[in-house]
Amino acid sequence: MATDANNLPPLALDVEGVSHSYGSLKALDEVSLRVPEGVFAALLGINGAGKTTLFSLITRLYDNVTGSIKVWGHDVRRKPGPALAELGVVFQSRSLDRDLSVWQNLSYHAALHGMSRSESRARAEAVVDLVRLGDKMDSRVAALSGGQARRAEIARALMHGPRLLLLDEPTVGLDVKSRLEVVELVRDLVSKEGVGVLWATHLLDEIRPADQVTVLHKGQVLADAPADEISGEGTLSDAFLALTGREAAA
Ligand SMILES: Nc1ncnc2c1ncn2[C@@H]1O[C@H](COP(=O)(O)OP(=O)(O)OP(=O)(O)O)[C@@H](O)[C@H]1O
Repeated sequence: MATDANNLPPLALDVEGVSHSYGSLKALDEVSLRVPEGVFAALLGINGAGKTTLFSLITRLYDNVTGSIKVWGHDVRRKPGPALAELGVVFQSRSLDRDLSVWQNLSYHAALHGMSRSESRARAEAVVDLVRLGDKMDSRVAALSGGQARRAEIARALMHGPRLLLLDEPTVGLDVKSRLEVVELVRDLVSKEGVGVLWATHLLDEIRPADQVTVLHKGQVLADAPADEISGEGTLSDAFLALTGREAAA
């Protein structure tokens, strides 16, 4: 892993003091978080915490008017092109075209990123192997299982070679086996490919003790530390309930 002059790994994502309101509702309040290179970071929050809003700001669906968001050093407002080129996203709702094959979905995405057809075919073959769908390239998405379709979405997000991957509750709706497969797959990408991952979830069993965890609740960061530090002597579940319960009662 590369390091900077201060011996710190470079940041795949650097969010500083970002707020966002929908009318009078403050969905994010001065949120800051960092995802270093090659780190699996969890954004943990119950429904309505603000996870999707934060993703919408990072991906430029919404404009962040306060604070700053940098992807591999590129400010998403001032340098959206280079920032978005480094960013792969798996949204909460399914977004592959079910009537098209895996290859057609991947090549469409590659064309949007300016990749040539030969370049995209070679890359597609590499990424379907990474997500263990090597034999499904020409299958229609409608013919895939839920877990396979999710892995195909991850393949699409990887097509243009991003070094930061955002996944918004990617295992929702999957059975236990498929959930575990998707989690393992993304962890492999972190360790083997060195991508930084921000994984939004409300499922505590997807988080490991060494993972960096940002607890988001009602738009505020209540904790930002490795999971085992947040857990202390107890479980992550107890710590999470204590944090969010106190905030909810305040
Ligand atoms: N387009 C919108 N207009 C108005 N309010 C919104 C909009 N989108 C989200 N909200 C509100 O902003 C807050 C944060 O929502 P957000 O979807 O970001 O949370 P979340 O953590 O992703 O929740 P979930 O897990 O349910 O998707 C919630 O109170 C939600 O009702």
